[in-house]
Amino acid sequence: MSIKPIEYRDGILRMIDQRLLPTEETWLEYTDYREVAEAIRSMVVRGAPAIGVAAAFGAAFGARDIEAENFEAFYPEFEKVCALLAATRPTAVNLFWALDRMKHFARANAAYPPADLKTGLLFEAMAIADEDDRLNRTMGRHGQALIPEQARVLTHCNAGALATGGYGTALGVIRAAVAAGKKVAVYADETRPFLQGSRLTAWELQKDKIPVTLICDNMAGYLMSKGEIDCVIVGADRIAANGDVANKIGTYTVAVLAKEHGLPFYVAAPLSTIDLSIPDGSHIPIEERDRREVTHSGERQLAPEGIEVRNPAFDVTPARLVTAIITEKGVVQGDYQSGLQALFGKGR
Ligand SMILES: CSC[C@H]1O[C@H](OP(=O)(O)O)[C@H](O)[C@@H]1O
Repeated sequence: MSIKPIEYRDGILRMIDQRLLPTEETWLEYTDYREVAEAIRSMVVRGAPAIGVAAAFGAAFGARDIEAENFEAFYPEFEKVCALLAATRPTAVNLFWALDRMKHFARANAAYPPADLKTGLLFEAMAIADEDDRLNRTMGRHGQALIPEQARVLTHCNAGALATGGYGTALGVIRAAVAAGKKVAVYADETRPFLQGSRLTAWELQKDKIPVTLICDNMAGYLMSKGEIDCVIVGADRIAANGDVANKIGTYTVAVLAKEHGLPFYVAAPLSTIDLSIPDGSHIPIEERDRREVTHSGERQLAPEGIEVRNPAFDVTPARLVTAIITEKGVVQGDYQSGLQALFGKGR
């Protein structure tokens, strides 16, 4: 199945409203960069690679609307467009990677008239979207080699088609393992408070007819203790140079449980999620989201008025708890510092 959550055609960006899944499949249309920014901020579109793709198209839309006779007049305005998109969510480095790539493209083609540059920026956004899908399929092939012939795989949050250009990172590895003929059953953490697992992962895998069992986040340890899980695979929002991994809140808890039970804990992420500019996970900004995500389920209030709330949307799993990092350039294990660095030497 691998649904494409983002589609561009004839000047219009269409994104499925992931806030309404699984009960409503509603597609929203965008033509303005400020609207795309709000879609990222409000999680109409979410998932590190998908956020990068959306931001790239947002930047292209913003560029289209800049009135400038030359590059000197164009580029400062384009930087403002990218800054507004960059301010939407702080943790997923793919957002900044995509915007940096769009700004690099503009500078590298400064000699072209603004009208031609704007067209080129749109094509660059389309290239980022197409590459993401291809990279994830390659990543899936690398990662599936780690999955046993028969495997009960726990995953957290949604690192699937909905979080990417259409195939998935963690779920891309699972799709590739199934395609390789392996017997894979997935246990999906519901992933409170935004419920990406119950609303998105369960929906995706059910559509793909991949066996999936939904569990509450607090059930993972029990199932591991009963020997019902063989391995864990998750996505990532930012990986530091030493292999520390920022991912959806609750991932660190699952990693500790996996270690306790001697289970492999795999992370699947493209090179655009690896941030070699930061030495370790302590430098990764962690987004704190609206308290209402915790105190309410839709309109239903789940907690007393005025209660104190914390809502960090991500946590950091230290590299020592990560068995392997799966990328489109191969699998890194053990010495992440040099292993991750070496990936970039292989070119994109
Ligand atoms: C393939 S990256 C998916 C990654 O993004 C999710 O965060 P959010 O839903 O808040 O954008 C989560 O951390 C997933 O692992």
